[in-house]
Amino acid sequence: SVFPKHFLWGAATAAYQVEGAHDADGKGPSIWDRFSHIPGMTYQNTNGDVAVDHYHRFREDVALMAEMGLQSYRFSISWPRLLPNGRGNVNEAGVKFYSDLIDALLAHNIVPMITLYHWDLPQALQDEGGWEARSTADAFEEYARLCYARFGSRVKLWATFNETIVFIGHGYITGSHPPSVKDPARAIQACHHVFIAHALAVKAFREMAIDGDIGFVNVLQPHTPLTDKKEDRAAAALADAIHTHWLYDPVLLGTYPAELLAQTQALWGVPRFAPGDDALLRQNRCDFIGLNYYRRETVVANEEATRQQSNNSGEPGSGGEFGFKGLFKFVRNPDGVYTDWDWEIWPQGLTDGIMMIKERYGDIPVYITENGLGAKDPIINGDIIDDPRIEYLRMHINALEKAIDLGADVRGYYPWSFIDLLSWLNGYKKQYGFVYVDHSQDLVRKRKKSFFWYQNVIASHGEER
Ligand SMILES: C[C@@]1(C(=O)O)OC[C@H]2O[C@@H](O)[C@H](O)[C@@H](O)[C@H]2O1
Repeated sequence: SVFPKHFLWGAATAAYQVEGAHDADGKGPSIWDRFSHIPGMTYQNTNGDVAVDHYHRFREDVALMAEMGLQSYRFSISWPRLLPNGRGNVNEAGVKFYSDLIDALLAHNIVPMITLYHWDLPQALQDEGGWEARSTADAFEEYARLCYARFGSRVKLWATFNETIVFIGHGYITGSHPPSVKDPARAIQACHHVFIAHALAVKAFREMAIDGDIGFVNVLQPHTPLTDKKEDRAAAALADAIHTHWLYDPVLLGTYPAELLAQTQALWGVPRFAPGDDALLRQNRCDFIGLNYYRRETVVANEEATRQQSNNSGEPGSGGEFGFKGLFKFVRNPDGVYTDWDWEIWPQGLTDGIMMIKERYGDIPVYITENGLGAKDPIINGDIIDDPRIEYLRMHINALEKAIDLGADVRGYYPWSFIDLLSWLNGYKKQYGFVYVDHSQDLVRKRKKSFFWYQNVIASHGEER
């Protein structure tokens, strides 16, 4: 097969969605601990207090990974579990949890990939302004240095942030994630501080001479115009500029896309740069890019809003994604196949998306750090027969093979998710895992049909799928 010899067959999770133990052994609260307890914010007020209790059951879970033959495991570290106040005193019990997890993975020849930030900011830092405060970027550097010092001799694959567009977009534009702000100008400044935090963490990684690679994880979301009309094609290009170029250029090129930057600064005077920010971004590029692929979006122009935008007073909230929502909107593709959560299944978008990244950023190494089907899995005679997930993953492995055939340097594939876990706003009904968790039976784990299917994909190095 075309999969390179050292290609990693992995799987992914995130701390808040699997660990539970939300206040155990000295852990401090995160913004998701706080937010998920506000009535009405999540589906049926579900939260990660217990999640699937990975904090206490990680040895059992790692044994299941080993049984599957998993070659790599992507997980995130809960910042407030290590630094309950976001900075300063270290919670050694938290360090021990991750140290034991890493040792268990290594004992089974499973390569750890750490994500430093998967949305769970320490609440103490949010109380000081969160990502809108420049000081949070400095706190992130302190946190990253602690992780490098404690885990850097054993972990070689590091990503700073997961899906900045999601935690900034929902945190500061739609308001559906914490801190529930709806203001594009504040979103852009907060996003700038995330890029600075990333650059500071990359700089620290180099200064500490950690033996490994460090990258950034973004949503890979191709946009297709509904029609060939000029305005629809322009709308799709704008969606690409905002969803892709704005999020990727600063960490892969070290600069913002010039045209859009001119617009955001004319409209709202953001991002405001501090002296040295330019150089900081340019001098601390990623070793790889992590791509999270689920779906594509079909785009049309939004005429009336375009007119309104042209005499826009720049009032915050005048649009969605970075204030330009008025200029385009996402619509259903009449010929599309959709999941139960309305995401269009489009494997070709993975091939095209990877090649678009290669086209714009050159031969940057790529990991597919998330890809999976969120579904309510069928249970037949007590067995979880998740054929739709097997079919979804098979099609995307085929699409990945095409990109590698076309010369893309793809080094690993991490289906989301290893185990059924908390879906931020959808509770536990939206399942992604190879392993089922029975919430009616003390969170007992059960292997799904896809567990055995992926076990064979790994054993055959992708030949059988
Ligand atoms: C919103 C939701 C979900 O739980 O359904 O989408 C699927 C998957 O996407 C990723 O963006 C996130 O890293 C991960 O936490 C999951 O989050």
